[in-house]
Amino acid sequence: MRPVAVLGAGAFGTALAIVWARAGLDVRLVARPETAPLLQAARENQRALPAIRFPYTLQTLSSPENLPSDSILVLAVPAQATGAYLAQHAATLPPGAPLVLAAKGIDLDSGALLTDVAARHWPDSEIAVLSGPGFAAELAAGLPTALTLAARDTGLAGTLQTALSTPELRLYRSTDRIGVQLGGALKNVIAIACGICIGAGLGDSARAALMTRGYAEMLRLGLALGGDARSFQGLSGLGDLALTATSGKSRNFAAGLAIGAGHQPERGRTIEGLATARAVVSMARKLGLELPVAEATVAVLDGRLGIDAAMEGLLTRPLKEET
Ligand SMILES: NC(=O)c1ccc[n+]([C@@H]2O[C@H](COP(=O)([O-])OP(=O)(O)OC[C@H]3O[C@@H](n4cnc5c(N)ncnc54)[C@H](O)[C@@H]3O)[C@@H](O)[C@H]2O)c1
Ligand SMILES: O=P(O)(O)OC[C@H](O)CO
Repeated sequence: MRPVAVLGAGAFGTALAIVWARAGLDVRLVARPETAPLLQAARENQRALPAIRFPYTLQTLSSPENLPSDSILVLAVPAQATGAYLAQHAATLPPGAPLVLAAKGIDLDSGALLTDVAARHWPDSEIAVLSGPGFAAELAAGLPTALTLAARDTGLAGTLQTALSTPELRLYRSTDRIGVQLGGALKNVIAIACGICIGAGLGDSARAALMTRGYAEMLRLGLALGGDARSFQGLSGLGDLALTATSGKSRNFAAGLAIGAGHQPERGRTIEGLATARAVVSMARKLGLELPVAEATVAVLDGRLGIDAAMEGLLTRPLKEET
């Protein structure tokens, strides 16, 4: 049994660490230096997952130094912090350890996929992606969840799938890192759009239209960047879109709801789609792709367009074949 080190003790990192420790894995949860003592004292993450006790075997650490050399590393900080985390800590991580990225997003500064951001700092090891529909609170509560684990090498994908699957967390494997990570990143943008639609009172039918046309945009961009259409049909694409664009438990959907109702999104929450939407639009422009739902979402977020005008713009585009 290989030890697992979860780097980042927010909601998702903590939930994964709890699930894996409960299943009997040897797990270290690496938090910020100021947070680790609080987690250790309370034996729960009171901020992110209140009232969910840590299994007694779960170790909490304040630094990723001195992790076991055969560790599987799982990075669970927000997408925009991926590069900074690795820039700061890569030198202290066990050389050669596989790194699984759990964040969902596209780097706003560089427009790069997170696997490419990570590879700059972690060039000599395999980088895998964990994505799919799963709320941290549900995972931590022991509810059943299925996600996708993608690595370029099918052998490694299988090794990680076996190592990290538990009775409650079923992992499917894939070799399509591009499609799997893009599904997770792009669904957040469409979830914000769907939230805005519901928040503004435009109705469930309009939301279904946005989800479907948004899915077509996910596929369009994903295929242009080298993803496999089957990934978008799977858990990390359609699966996560279905969850995130319909559930008030999603921070992206909830942010959209607030904006649609004329309020600010709740401050201090990790709302990945806000940065990813902007990254996606600039990426699509460079590639010459039309992504009208994503474009309209960014225009609303930037205050360049009102919600009614954005919807009218989408509805009055030239009539076309459904593709
Ligand atoms: N919460 C979920 O249900 C869920 C599910 C699946 C995937 N994800 C993805 O996981 C990622 C993290 O989300 P989350 O819900 O855990 O967010 P969160 O806001 O709960 O936690 C983020 C954590 O990262 C830490 N962090 C940020 N920058 C850091 C740095 N430079 N060094 C050390 N720690 C740093 C923060 O202190 C915080 O503990 C996101 O990309 C999200 O899309 C979340
Ligand atoms: O709360 P959200 O919107 O970040 O969604 C969490 C997960 O990505 C759902 O799979």
